[in-house]
Amino acid sequence: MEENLAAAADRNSAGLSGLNFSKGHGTGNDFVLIADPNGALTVTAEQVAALCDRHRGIGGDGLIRAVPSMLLPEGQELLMDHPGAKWFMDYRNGDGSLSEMCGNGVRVFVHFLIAEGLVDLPAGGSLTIGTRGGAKTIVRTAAGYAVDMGPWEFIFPGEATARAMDSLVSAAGLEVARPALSVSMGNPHTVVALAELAELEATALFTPPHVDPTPPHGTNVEFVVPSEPLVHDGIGSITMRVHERGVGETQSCGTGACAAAVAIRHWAGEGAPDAWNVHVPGGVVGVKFFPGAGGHEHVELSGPAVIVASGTLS
Ligand SMILES: N[C@@H](CCC[C@H](N)C(=O)O)C(=O)O
Repeated sequence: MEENLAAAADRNSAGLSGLNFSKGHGTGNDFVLIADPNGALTVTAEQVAALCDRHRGIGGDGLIRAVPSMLLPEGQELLMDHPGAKWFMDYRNGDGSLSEMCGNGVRVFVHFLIAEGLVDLPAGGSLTIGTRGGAKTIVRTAAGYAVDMGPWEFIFPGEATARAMDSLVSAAGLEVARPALSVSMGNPHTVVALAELAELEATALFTPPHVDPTPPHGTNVEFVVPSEPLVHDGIGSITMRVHERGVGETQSCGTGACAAAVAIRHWAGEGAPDAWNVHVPGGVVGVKFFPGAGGHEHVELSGPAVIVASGTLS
């Protein structure tokens, strides 16, 4: 079985020989990046999985293809309302599945576009891109990038204010199932609060946590410990580990950090801050809530983006 999978991985990546790629990460959430300015590439789910394989491929939590929006049907639709969104982030999870959104991926994608000379974005400048979760606007900051991730919403129907939980989550290492809230950031998340860092460390994420009920399209699961004190100088602070749909445990998840801040702020109640630092195994990302267009509250995600290598598939 092992041997068959290995042989399949080799066969699948072989079809892409000669392809130029870069490797990048945002707080340790790492991606294989490819530029496809003519929309000429068809990358199958098997090829994505082969490229993201950490032993037999380049290795990554996901793959990002940069393609002009006008060359994709979903991009053409998006251009009608956002004519400036010339580039589209075609994101796939490491197992080859599609996801609507990737918060760390957006920052790394824009950094890649700049590095490849496909866009010019000076510090302080802003850029709008297309994604399957809609158009996103990014500002280049001194420390990296700040992304308007758009509005958040609870996944399960019901009165928001009275809601304390909507699922139970169990995971290896946790003795009993824990209450959780499911939040959409374009993609689905289920957030579980734990009392202590020791409990977070004891949680084993090599197998997917069990979520009941599970959101309709599956979910990413965030385990979160509030800092003590929760708020310092007006900024909330939490520590998070994540099991990502289509990947497994990752060092960081941008949309997961946003969903975690949404849930913890909701649980903390009135007076909870609108600015949060989310500590993940791969670093720290910032999350802010602000009034967005159409009366909806938006979420801003900020953090670094790094390109570590570029090469050609042999
Ligand atoms: N790591 C990403 C999220 C990637 C997609 C996720 N695995 C899903 O299937 O929704 C992030 O930084 O947001």
